[in-house]
Amino acid sequence: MISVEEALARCLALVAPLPPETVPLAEAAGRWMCVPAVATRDQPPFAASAMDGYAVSGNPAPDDTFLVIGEAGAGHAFDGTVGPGQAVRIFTGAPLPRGASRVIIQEDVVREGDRIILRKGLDSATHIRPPGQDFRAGDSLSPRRLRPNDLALLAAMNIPAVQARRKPVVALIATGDELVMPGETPGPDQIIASNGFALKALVEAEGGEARLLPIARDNEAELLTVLSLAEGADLIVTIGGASVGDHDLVGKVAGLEHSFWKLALRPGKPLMAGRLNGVPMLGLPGNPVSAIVCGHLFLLPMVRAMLGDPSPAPQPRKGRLTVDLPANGPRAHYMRARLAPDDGLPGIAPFDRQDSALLSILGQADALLIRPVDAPPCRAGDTVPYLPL
Ligand SMILES: Nc1nc2c(c(=O)[nH]1)N[C@H]1C(S)=C(S)[C@@H](COP(=O)(O)OP(=O)(O)OC[C@H]3O[C@@H](n4cnc5c(N)ncnc54)[C@H](O)[C@@H]3O)O[C@H]1N2
Ligand code: MOO
Repeated sequence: MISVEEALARCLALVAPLPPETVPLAEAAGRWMCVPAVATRDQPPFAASAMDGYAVSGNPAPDDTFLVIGEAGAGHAFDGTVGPGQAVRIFTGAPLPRGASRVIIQEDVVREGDRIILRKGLDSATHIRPPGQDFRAGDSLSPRRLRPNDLALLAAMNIPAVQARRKPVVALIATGDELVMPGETPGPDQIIASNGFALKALVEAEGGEARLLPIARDNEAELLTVLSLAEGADLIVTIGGASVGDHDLVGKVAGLEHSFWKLALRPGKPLMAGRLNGVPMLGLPGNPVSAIVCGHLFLLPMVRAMLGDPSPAPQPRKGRLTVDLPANGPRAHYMRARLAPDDGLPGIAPFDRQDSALLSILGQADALLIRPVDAPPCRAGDTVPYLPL
């Protein structure tokens, strides 16, 4: 059996960044911008007032008096020059009038008709934002997954649309005679298909587009029919039917070229990956926790790689074990665990029950505690790697 690291490398070798498309800014949140965005203007484009007050020239002192000769507002420059003894009423964001060297905030001024007198103790700040203080024409924003804050910066740069990787379309196919959809009435030997819902949400939260296809029954004809509905997908993901049972048909389906089948992982041993008629394919195990853990470990990195993420692999963090653990066996164990915040490293403890059918435990978990292959026993207080969930 290959290692988790080898399996991930082979999964990533099946996919490549998708071509870019033009995305309007209003639809670009969460998209992967793949070409640097370059500002075409300075921000602010002119020296601007940072406060509401009076623009004056020189270096005024308390009790100085000025004649107010006009007004400057945001979007409305004062068309003149401020000379000695003169002031222009000015508001936040307005262009600084020619000749002005400072803005006196209105709290530091007594206004009497068209005159102002400066109060004692006035502050010494200029309250002027110089041109290009935020960014200059030619400054660029590097490729990244766009967060809301990035969108405001791009808008300020006067960039109405970005080049972003097309969203990968992921077809999700649950397999099994025992499955019905939530809300349906299961027969006495049936259960509800659950895994696809978590996987769909994971893919979408990562920026992909997930299509939950109809459940494929355990016969080759029906599996092929449902697989044909995945046409146009960038990645086909099957759930279940990956193991060695007589009804586990996914690995034998016509057109599948295996990259690997089985890896030294718990949960998730029967995971397979390859190409189905040329399309990247991931065959997840059916046990709910196995399917979802493999979703985190392999499906999401593949989605990220198609979106152009240069570091698509999961990034383990460090926690402080709060219980003793026995030695691990020949499969890397990704244990469902709970984190406890601390001043330093968070505390981490695995749940006692680690059966890969237990969605109720997965629901309480906020981390996967990573126990490497053949890891020796560890003690409470040891530093251990984990992945947040
Ligand atoms: N003799 C062996 N038996 C098994 C082995 C093995 O090595 N030798 N591996 C076990 C491991 S590990 C896993 S994991 C499972 C995976 O098997 P499959 O991928 O073939 O999954 P199924 O048999 O189809 O289903 C397993 C389990 O999960 C339920 N299931 C399936 N799909 C869904 C779904 N969409 N939503 C909710 N639950 C689902 C299914 O009803 C079964 O209970 O094989 C072990 N066996
Ligand atoms: O290792 Mo299987 O993946 O759940 O139990």
